Amino acid sequence: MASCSQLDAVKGAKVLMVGAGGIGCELLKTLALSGFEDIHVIDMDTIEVSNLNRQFLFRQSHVGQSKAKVARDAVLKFRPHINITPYHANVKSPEFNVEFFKQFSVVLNGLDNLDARRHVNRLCLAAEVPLVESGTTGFLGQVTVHIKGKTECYECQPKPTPKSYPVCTITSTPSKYVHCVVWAKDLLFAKLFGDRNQVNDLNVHSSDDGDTSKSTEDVFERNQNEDPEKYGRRIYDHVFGYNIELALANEETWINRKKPRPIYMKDVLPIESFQQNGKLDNCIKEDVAISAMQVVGLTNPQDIWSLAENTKVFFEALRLFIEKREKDIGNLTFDKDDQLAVEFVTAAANIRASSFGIPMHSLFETKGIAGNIVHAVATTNAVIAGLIVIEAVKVLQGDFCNCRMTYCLEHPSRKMLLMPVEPFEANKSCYVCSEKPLLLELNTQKYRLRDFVEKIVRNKLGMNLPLVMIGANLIFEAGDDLEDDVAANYARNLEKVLAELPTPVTSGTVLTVEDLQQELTCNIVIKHREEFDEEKEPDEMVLTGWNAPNKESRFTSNGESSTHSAQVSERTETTVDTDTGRERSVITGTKRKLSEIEAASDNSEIQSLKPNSANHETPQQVIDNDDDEDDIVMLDAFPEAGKKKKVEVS
Ligand SMILES: Nc1ncnc2c1ncn2[C@@H]1O[C@H](COP(=O)(O)OP(=O)(O)OP(=O)(O)O)[C@@H](O)[C@H]1O
Ligand SMILES: [Zn+2]
Repeated sequence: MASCSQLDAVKGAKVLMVGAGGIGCELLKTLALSGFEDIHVIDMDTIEVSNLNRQFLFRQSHVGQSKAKVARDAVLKFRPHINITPYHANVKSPEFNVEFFKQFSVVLNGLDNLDARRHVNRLCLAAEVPLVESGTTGFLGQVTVHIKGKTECYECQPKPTPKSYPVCTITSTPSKYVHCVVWAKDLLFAKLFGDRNQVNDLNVHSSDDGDTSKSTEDVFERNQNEDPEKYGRRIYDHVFGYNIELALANEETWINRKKPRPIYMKDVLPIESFQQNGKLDNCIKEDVAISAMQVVGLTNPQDIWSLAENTKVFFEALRLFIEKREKDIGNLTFDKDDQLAVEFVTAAANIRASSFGIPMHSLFETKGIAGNIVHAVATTNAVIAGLIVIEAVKVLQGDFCNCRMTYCLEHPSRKMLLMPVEPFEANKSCYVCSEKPLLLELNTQKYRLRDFVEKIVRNKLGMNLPLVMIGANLIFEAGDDLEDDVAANYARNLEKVLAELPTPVTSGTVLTVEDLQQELTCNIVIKHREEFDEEKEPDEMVLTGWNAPNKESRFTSNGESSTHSAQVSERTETTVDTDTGRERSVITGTKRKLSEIEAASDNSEIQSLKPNSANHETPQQVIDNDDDEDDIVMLDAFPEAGKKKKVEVS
């Protein structure tokens, strides 16, 4: 039962919800039923069929409509007297500036990506509005509270880089199914259907490989009018047969490893049986999604196909791309919602797995691995939405010392499913909420301003509308409304290396980058360096100065995840699931008794979340007592993923 002061705080509040997806639908409903009367909702998406199983405010008839608007209408049906203002827009749009954020008492995030979260964090800091951040991944989830001057900001903890594998593991010595999926998706699929100009490590030659790179490249080119069947055989035999034989020739590689087996199509599907494989035109109706599985008569995506079935699917998928989607070839990147792409990748990954003696997997499982999908659990979203509202009410009452970051664990640990933890203090070297400068080592004679703006300012620092200054000289500014001569001047600067800019950058120069929308300014001290380690520093630059906070800090662990994308802090240990290759992290916070937390949270709603008070384990102990991988947070990749040289899971 809510107290009068809680009800007053709720009634008088104006809240902004960002994201009306899995968490957002639950959150809007819970806010409305908890007495909130002025709610603004931003979501840039329209409703898809795949949302309907858990985003319960939406129905089949809403598919294609704005999530924010439909969510509003659905909630007004049972709370007609409240105000809900929907925005079908990207939260990064300039209209949502600091002034816009300032009108709210609290901001509640139900987002699914790092980029938007970082942006909202910065606007909340600039507008001095508390932020309640959330995320779920399957059964796991958490809610964290970020209040300027009181707790850490969302970006005080470094976010993990995506999992990457050594190129040679993917190209030559896979030992897990995920390696085969990465090979099929990032190398073979990309080579056959993606941008031809992209660097691709598909062909790794053994030392005695007499093939010239020219002739190797030609293998993947389809000759003019070449029969798709002949082309398919050629590709199949090259990548699963010939390339494996080449790899076997390098005997040293296999001294301590199981040797792979070359697979040629004729051994799996004799030509006669292959030709009886059904005629494409008889099997595909124009109005049905193009599917190779369908052509070969496979119906259950959860079945594990035999080598022969995978071979048929591989071949049919390739043929369908050529015959039905020729215009896409050369522009495709893997998309987990592209059925034919998933079928091709599943078949190719399985054939490679079979060659290397690795257990094969179903299409359903492969789709999950390739698309880094963790299936959403509606109940987790509902629990997390409830916790967001609990924290929001505390924030609105000014009851900051009782705010908690709460982790939803996969299985109850000693009867505790939810683990409340005190928020951390701000990281004194966070470039977002402190003024600490960053240090950037690069070759000023080689590094272009364009790379600095794109790779460092936008990608690494997450700025949306940046400007770059050297002292008082403006050398670049983003925006559509620039005068022609100014825009031309910036365009010229972008192509110059840093040392040749009108104000040359040398060792010791301080570059100031600023985002006017986010009201974030950051100083970057440049250190000129000639050499970089190709393996360890493939980006040819090192950005430092943003240190993780001291582990002895008063506060304990933090993890961050999203619906479908989780990240962890420095206080979590990251491991990789041996089957799926997805990263997981285990919370390993500074030890602190739960009783301490309990004492601090007397008379607060957190009482209902408290573990059995007889237990005085630290969060660390609670986790250690679990006998398997229960308490994990799964990680997803980030937009930066594709930019690295190493092959990565994304
Ligand atoms: N920059 C952004 N601006 C506005 N809304 C955003 C932004 N980024 C993400 N969102 C919204 O956040 C919501 C996140 O919800 P959720 O994680 O359930 O994803 P989904 O897209 O609905 O589901 P799925 O990813 O499983 O298809 C989405 O509705 C998405 O449109
Ligand atoms: Zn910070």
